[in-house]
Amino acid sequence: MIPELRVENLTLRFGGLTALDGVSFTVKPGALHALIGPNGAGKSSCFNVISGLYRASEGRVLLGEEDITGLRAHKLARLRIGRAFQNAALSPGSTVLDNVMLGRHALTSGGFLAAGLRLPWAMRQQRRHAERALEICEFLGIGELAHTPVGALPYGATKRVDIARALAVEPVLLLLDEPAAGMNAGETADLATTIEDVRAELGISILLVEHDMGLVMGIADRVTVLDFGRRIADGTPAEVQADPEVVKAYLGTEAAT
Ligand SMILES: Nc1ncnc2c1ncn2[C@@H]1O[C@H](COP(=O)(O)OP(=O)(O)OP(=O)(O)O)[C@@H](O)[C@H]1O
Repeated sequence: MIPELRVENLTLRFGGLTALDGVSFTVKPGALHALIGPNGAGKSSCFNVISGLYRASEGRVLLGEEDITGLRAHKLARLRIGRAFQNAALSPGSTVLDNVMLGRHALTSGGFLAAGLRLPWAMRQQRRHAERALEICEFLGIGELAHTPVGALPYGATKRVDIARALAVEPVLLLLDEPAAGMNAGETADLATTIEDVRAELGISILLVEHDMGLVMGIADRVTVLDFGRRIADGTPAEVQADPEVVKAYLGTEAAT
């Protein structure tokens, strides 16, 4: 069963600056939920609190009944939360497949030491994981690149490797932080289709943090909008787009840039 993600009253302060100010929203099971907002709105801060990188000053994050506030990466992976970061920390000298396999650590019993010792059961398990990792790569359209070093890939493909690595934990919840950042219009459109495919195929919940309103409006079921660390709107894409405060927040930044 896919649990819901509840973000309750999150506040995050950096010294005198309040990056998040009592933010709450719920990602329903199986929903494609977008968190958007202009530059500096607090999207990445919120992503980083949910994914355990930042410690919230107040508030909590629940996955189903489980309090996951501040949990470290390996615990989140065991709870089947997959995360893809804005600046993917991939290992450039390793192949695509090896990078995706790293995402499967959480699912490996006995660890990679046993595999290193070439114990038969560990070798079998390793083979099964590699097969699944390759399937995930194929699903994301990077199957043919599986044995290519990540450092040799074009930018758009590295983003896909990071998403593949997040999917390697067999997540119930996938967290994507600005996956389209730095992409051109064609790559962004392809990525939108891929995200929709992931949701349709796996039936998991996806929290998509994104600056680009255009990208999320076509694919999200629900949208939460932040501005200056506060939640200013939460609703369907149509509701949010028609919200005067949202229009003002976006136009305000565009006028300022
Ligand atoms: N590690 C940090 N230390 C101090 N201030 C920070 C830190 N991270 C973010 N901030 C500040 O918190 C506020 C929210 O930033 P955040 O990066 O979360 O916004 P964002 O909505 O993700 O913006 P963008 O679309 O530009 O990535 C900003 O004023 C930012 O300068």
